[in-house]
Amino acid sequence: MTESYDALLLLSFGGPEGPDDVMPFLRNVVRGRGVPDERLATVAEHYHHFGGVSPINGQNRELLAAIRADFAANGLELPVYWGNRNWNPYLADTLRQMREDGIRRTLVFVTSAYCSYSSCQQYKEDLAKAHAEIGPGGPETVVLRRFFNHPGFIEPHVDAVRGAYASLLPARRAKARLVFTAHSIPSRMDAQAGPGGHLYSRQLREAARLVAEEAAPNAQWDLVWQSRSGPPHVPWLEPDVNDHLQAIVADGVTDVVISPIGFVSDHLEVLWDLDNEAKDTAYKLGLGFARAATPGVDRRFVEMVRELVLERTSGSEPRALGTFGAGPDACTESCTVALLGR
Ligand SMILES: CC1=C(CCC(=O)O)c2cc3nc(cc4[nH]c(cc5[nH]c(cc1n2)c(C)c5CCC(=O)O)c(CCC(=O)O)c4C)C(CCC(=O)O)=C3C
Ligand SMILES: [Fe+2]
Repeated sequence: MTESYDALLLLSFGGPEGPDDVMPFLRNVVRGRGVPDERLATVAEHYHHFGGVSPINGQNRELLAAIRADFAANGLELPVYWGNRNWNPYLADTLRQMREDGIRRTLVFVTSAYCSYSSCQQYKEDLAKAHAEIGPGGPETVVLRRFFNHPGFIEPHVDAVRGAYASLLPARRAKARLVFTAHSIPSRMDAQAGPGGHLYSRQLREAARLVAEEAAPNAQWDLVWQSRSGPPHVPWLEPDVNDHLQAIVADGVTDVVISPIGFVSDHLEVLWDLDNEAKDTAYKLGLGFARAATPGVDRRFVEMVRELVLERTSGSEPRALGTFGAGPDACTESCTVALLGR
């Protein structure tokens, strides 16, 4: 089956680009979500630590440039646009621009590999809201499939884990524990993710397994969570990475490799919650620590975007590693129910 599109839209989270942007950005993120002010103040400090500038926009600009270059080098004549959920360039402004440029139908690459309300369904709602905001005539938007088990996502993580192992003291490498981390979400959101539920944590475990088996087949590995938000009485996925580091030290582990398998690039959660907080925890525990890189603009990750487009436009064979198969185009309607009762 082939379909015809006249653009690709890179859809991402967005982040502040200076100190004055931080609070308005955070209010955009948590609108109507019951995140306590205390938590916001803490996260604002994390951003201020980096001059109020999130790394995410720069990373998306690089990704945008890399995708354009890759398309051009491979004769794919498709203009590439960029819009965000929470900050400039806002999705609605991008859709308006696309309408002005005469774009009728666009594919959408969301910078998030897994199924859950926050990482998939909410982006679809953002598209619907942006369309409602700009009125009729905007481009029809079709979201590309989840890519957590695509070789273009897994292979860069594999190399990164190998690289992180290589940075540990040679005598201690063999026994280092491999710890994968992903953004925690409310347990209820995970329970309601995808057909059958828990698709977010199941996809993460599958991606972690694929990376572990390839990069460190003899290592013991765990999947844990980071960057918890929300009110304290609401259960989120656990254990937290910092608690987990304590637990493995009590178990006699001397070194850890942390792979942020839940992330496509070095977001603030990676730079602050891992390179700062978790690293600090490891230091205090006397634990050797190495953080593996994220895909960023790895050539294979960029080529994956082109592959996902070609699956739709040329009917080329979808690629996927492991047992889950090439995912559904989106997580299906069932992630919508996570909206209720959060
Ligand atoms: C699953 C998931 C991803 C991965 C998928 C994806 O990549 O999309 C993700 C990504 C990101 N989350 C980000 C930032 C924030 N997330 C927050 C809050 C929340 N995240 C949640 C989940 C996720 N978030 C949830 C359930 C909340 C609670 C509020 C709500 O239900 O919406 C808050 C509010 C303050 C706080 O409490 O932390 C901030 C500032 C940034 C930008 C970082 C940068 O600037 O580099 C990125 C890429
Ligand atoms: Fe988040």
